[in-house]
Amino acid sequence: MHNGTTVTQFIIEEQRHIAGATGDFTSLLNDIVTACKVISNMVNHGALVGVLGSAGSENVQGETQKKLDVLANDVFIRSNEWAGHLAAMASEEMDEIYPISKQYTRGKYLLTFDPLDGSSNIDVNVSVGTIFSILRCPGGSEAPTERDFLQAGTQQVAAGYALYGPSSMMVLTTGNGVNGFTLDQNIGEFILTHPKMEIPADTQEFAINASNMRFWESPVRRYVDECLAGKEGPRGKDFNMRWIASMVAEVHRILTRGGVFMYPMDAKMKDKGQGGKLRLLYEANPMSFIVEQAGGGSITGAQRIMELQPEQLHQRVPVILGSRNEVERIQGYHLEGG
Ligand SMILES: O=P(O)(O)OC[C@H]1O[C@](O)(COP(=O)(O)O)[C@@H](O)[C@@H]1O
Ligand SMILES: [Mg+2]
Ligand SMILES: [Mg+2]
Repeated sequence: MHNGTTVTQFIIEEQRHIAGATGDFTSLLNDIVTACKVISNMVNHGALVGVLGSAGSENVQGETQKKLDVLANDVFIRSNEWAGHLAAMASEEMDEIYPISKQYTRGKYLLTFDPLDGSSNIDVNVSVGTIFSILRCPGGSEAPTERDFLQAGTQQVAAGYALYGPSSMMVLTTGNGVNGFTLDQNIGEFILTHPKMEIPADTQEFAINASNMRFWESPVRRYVDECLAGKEGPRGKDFNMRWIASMVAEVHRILTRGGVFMYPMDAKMKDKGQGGKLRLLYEANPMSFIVEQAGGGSITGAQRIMELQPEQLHQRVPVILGSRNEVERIQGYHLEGG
């Protein structure tokens, strides 16, 4: 592919090699790309267009919604509901699934998304993003149900994220490797700048919210202690630490230079009967698909995330992902019991 390839041209070229491809998928991705461009523009203008601050409402997870959570959700709905490729959508910011209204044609795909990831960073101008995943609608498009969305990560047709940082980027997989595109604000197109992204198998950088340390389970505690022990410790090398509190930005750093990101299960969540912090359908599964396609690993602790059978729409799971050898080490600690 020559430089200057737009994300749409890239997908069209990819689809050319798929027997029976109808163009539906390409057009759906195009609508998602448009939604991310609109959100990128809103994020970039921030206070200038009054999109900072709280929306004064709560989502199904009991989190206070930011104005941009709600606005980005609306942009995704409006951009994707009319073109006839979707049967229904599901989002972090909507309690129930959103079946495409009968005034439009319903299509064969399902779209799950986190319209604004890293919400706690919006008002402090730190990178945020959007995460999405595309599935086929098993029950047909006539009467989509929540059950149609409860598919293992291995069933994803495509997954991606947009990162609204110093530059806006889109990173995408359709199961054929991972490619990154940068938004050229002048022409309003995402251009291929990071072809065939791959995660180094080894790393000396980990990311975890250390303020939860006293609640961690022993395998994670052991792993972080060994990293912090550095050269003098059992790992025989020094580790660096990062925590941006935007999953999209952490995963992008890992795709770019390696690393391991952890939002593990802990005692505090267990006491609350919570399965983790991050959501399986629109955070953990799409990011796991991307990370695995880039040669990395993604686990809950002992289990591969992509093989989990979802039970609820907003189900939360522990997430440990990144450089393969590091993730395998942490999985080993969990299988040993810490
Ligand atoms: O506030 P904490 O505990 O550091 O958690 C940060 C994590 O929560 C999230 O912000 C959750 O996502 P949302 O912002 O979409 O709710 C992740 O992006 C991030 O990794
Ligand atoms: Mg999120
Ligand atoms: Mg969010």
